[in-house]
Amino acid sequence: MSHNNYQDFVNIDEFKYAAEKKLPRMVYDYYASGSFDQITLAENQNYFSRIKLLPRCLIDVSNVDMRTNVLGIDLSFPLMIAPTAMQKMAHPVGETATWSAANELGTSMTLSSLSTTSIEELSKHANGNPGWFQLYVFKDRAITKNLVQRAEQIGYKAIVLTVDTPYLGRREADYRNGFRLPHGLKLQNFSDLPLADVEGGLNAYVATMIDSSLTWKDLDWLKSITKLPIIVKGVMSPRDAEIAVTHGVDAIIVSNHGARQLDTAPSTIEVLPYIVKAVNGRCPVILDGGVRRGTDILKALACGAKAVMIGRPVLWGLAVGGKDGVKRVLSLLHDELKLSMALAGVKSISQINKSLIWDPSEYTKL
Ligand SMILES: Cc1cc2nc3c(=O)[nH]c(=O)nc-3n(C[C@H](O)[C@H](O)[C@H](O)COP(=O)(O)O)c2cc1C
Ligand SMILES: CCCCC(=O)C(=O)O
Repeated sequence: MSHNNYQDFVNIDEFKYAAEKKLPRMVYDYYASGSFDQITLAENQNYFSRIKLLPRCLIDVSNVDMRTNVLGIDLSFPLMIAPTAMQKMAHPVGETATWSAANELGTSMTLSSLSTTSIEELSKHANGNPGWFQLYVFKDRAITKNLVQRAEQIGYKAIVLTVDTPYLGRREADYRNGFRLPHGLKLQNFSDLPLADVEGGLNAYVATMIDSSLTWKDLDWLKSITKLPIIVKGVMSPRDAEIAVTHGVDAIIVSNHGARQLDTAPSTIEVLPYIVKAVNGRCPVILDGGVRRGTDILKALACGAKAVMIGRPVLWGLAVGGKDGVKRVLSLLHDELKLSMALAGVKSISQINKSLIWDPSEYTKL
């Protein structure tokens, strides 16, 4: 067996470069791209780097406890795996490898509706503890209902309703490459239905199958067909956060879909504090988009997030080393967060708050 040097990688970027070398161009571009000019894609990371962390000193940080809990799920540290479609393009084991890595690191994943491993197969692999299920609402409500009820019956713990995809954002590389699901792979939740193939590309698929007429009323419909907690994913406006809470959602994921939908939307970390303020403790707020460092996780928590999710870094880990690659990605972020908390002077998640973020206006009157 050839030597896999990814165990020596020291950061997430190295995984990205290695994945780019290894994956077919069409697959890498699909995973990596943002929409249009990719302004938001850059901003998701850049805004994190503009936020400054203010360390406190002479605090006993010989023990740092990163454990937390989100909607009843225990996490060894406040990071979860975001739903990403079609993981078998990255590695033949796909979604089950991702689940195993998450499980071994004490965290949890959300399975995409558009997965290359079925709801049932993942749950079987996960001994009935598969995590959360991400829902796209199909125009055909019988199909949608079927997905939700299968997920509920077989042990998923929440429905993550994605609300930012009435149509697919335009990712230009996918047009150039004629992106499609490679031969031999299927969207396994739809087994033999025509729905299982993405022959004509993803944009056409979404335009034909996904319900672009979805409104808040449909959230009430979703609540009527399942007892599972409902998490809305893709909220960016504080106004929408307010509406979501009014509709009784169990959590909100602040997300711009990894900058793959509306380009020039703000970064997620920029809007997070305003959403946290609007929600005012009425439900947990999770953030995803551009998290690549332990310090990013610390900043998101300092701005009021309960946890963060990562999308692409997991795909890079999967591409480079399957389950072990994903484990290495997760443990890098785990160790970075632990060190960053210690250096900032916090020893538990509950001690993280906005005083960690440098804001000179707080000190001008001192
Ligand atoms: C290749 C890819 C596929 C994705 N597929 C889905 C999906 O099926 N459902 C969904 O709700 N979000 C999907 N997302 C969005 C992610 O859940 C998440 O919001 C985003 O990747 C977070 O940003 P990050 O990649 O910078 O960590 C996808 C993102 C990527 C990059
Ligand atoms: C219906 C969307 C397909 C997967 C996805 O979410 C993405 O490519 O960003």
